[in-house]
Amino acid sequence: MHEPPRFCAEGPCRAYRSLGHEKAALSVFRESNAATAIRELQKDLLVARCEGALSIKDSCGEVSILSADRRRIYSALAPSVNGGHNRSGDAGQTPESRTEARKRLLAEAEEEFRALLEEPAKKEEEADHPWRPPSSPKVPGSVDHPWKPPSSAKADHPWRPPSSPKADQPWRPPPHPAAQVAPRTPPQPAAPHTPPDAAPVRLPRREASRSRSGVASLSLVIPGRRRRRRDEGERRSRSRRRDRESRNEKVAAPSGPPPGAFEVPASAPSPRLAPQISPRPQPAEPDLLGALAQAVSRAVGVTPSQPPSYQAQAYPALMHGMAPGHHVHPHGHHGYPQPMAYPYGHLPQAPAMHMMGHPPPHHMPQAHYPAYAPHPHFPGYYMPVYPGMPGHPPPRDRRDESDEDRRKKEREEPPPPAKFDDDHWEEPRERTQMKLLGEECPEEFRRLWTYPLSDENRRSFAGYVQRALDKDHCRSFFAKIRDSCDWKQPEGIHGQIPRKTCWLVKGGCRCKYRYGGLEVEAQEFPKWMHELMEIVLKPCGISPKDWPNSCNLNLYEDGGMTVGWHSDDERLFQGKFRDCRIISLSLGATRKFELRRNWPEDRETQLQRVTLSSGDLLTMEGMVQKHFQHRVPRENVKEPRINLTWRWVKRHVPDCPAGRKMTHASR
Ligand SMILES: O=C(O)CCC(=O)C(=O)O
Ligand SMILES: [Fe+2]
Repeated sequence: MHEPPRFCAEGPCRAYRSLGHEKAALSVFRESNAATAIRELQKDLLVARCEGALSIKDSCGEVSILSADRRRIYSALAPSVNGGHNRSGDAGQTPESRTEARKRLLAEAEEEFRALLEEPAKKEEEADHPWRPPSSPKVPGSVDHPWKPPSSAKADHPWRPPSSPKADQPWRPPPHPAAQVAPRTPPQPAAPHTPPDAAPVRLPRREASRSRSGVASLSLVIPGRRRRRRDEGERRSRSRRRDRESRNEKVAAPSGPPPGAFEVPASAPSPRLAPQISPRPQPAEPDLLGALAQAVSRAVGVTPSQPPSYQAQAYPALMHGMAPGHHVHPHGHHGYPQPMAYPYGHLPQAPAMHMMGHPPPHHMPQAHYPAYAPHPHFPGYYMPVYPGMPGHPPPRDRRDESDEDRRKKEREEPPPPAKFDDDHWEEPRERTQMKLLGEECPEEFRRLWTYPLSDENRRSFAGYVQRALDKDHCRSFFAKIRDSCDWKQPEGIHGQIPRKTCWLVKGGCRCKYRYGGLEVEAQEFPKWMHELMEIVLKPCGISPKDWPNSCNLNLYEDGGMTVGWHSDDERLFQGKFRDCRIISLSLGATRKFELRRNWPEDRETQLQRVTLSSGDLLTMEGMVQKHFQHRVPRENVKEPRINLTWRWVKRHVPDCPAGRKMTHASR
């Protein structure tokens, strides 16, 4: 039997290189402590300056380190699953438990790939703002919190949801206390948040949460964008060189295990990171590979009009305007190198690609991010597709979908995110020090506040102040806003949106508001905005220096105009990753506003309904944008309504001057 070369001493980076691509770190491990293995690998990948790495541990106890380079995610995934399929780790499992395990692995992989594209790169933020002190206070609940060790014992008592008002009875505000506006007192400083201790290598909490589940472990490393750009040229040329070398190697490739495949005898104590690769990958199992391919495609946002084939003939037409069947040039195309020779002989891609079918729609909310689509000519490679390019899928937003689309998407709901611990979706408020506006506001306004939604478990809250603006002001501001705003009714992916809209920002900001495939140009705050904020933000206890820097306005001309289920989870506001405040004021007609949980648990009420009348204030605070969706449904109402939602842009688009000027405090 072929004795595979051993690898112990030189460190795993060496192994990646010997596999032909230091960034395509494909290795399969049999490790007693997978979490440790992953952490070690993460460090090594960081040291090796790999761009990002994903690792998956499946329930059979195998860990696959997948390509750091997303173009190779697919080809890395397939053989790792394929290779792991027939190994001894599997032997004790019944076909059912294996199927179950794979299903879970699939779900986990899908979630993680999606999250990879959605999660803000912490390192990127740091690289872009090198002046930022490392010990800076952070918004509580941000992703930057260090990983907490999982609680080992499974909770014996399943979490019971907090009691909430009945779903079908709209929540009614309590009797309105005479709301005179008292003299303003300076707002209380927010409770200081203790920054986490600096760890030598920070791993996102995600990794831990996966390990916690004991099913699949994934982790990622995303370095700074700048460094990435700087290294790009260098990397390309290295990769081309390697490609050439590996092509030459392939000609003489033996049928045994590839160079760089390592076997650790089952009885021998496992070296710290002893990768081993199935010496002879078995033929692909089409259903599993197909499903995985679909998960990956879904995660990277591929929405092909027809299933791409091994020859990838569907894509030239889509992306380069070539006819299907166009001949692929043997030496690559537009600077994309030929795919690296696959060192293990058989490349089990074709069946998986055929099984891919039509991947479900794309889930990436940041419309300005590239999506990744299979490269037109190189199976297994992905290429970025930027907005405006053919093949770029619209981001996920339900605001303006038809009922049929909505039903379809509902069937394809993404799996829930990892919980903070067994009992909590999010880190509890007592620990994060998060304060609600209704708690933080000056004493004299506190009695005005009620919280129709208070989900401590999800750290999600909706606050309400009845008639924060009196009738006369409501009338005058309604007329002023209706007549002076440059209202747009842009075309979304489903045609013209069923309302008029306007996106106003503080001077100096040029961030467009992009959602649901549409884009609204920024207009500077008009004069009336300051007058209005002065009045309305008083009960919130927000002083002018901390005022929101943006406001989205909607004009519903009658009850037929609506906004569909959505969350305001755009990258600008970071509402999926940290506590986020949105303050909304209603003017004109009374309309219903509904909130629903994304992942309701047993006995949890799905719907929370609030009736909003002219002058009412509604807030969404904490992690509402991650765990809830909201909408203004169609109603039999003749009068128009204007709604203003104030928000804080936390992450300006790269070319926005306001982003560069952002002070530490405003983050
Ligand atoms: O009109 C409303 O009350 C809600 C508006 C909204 O959700 C939005 O602008 O994102
Ligand atoms: Fe919204």
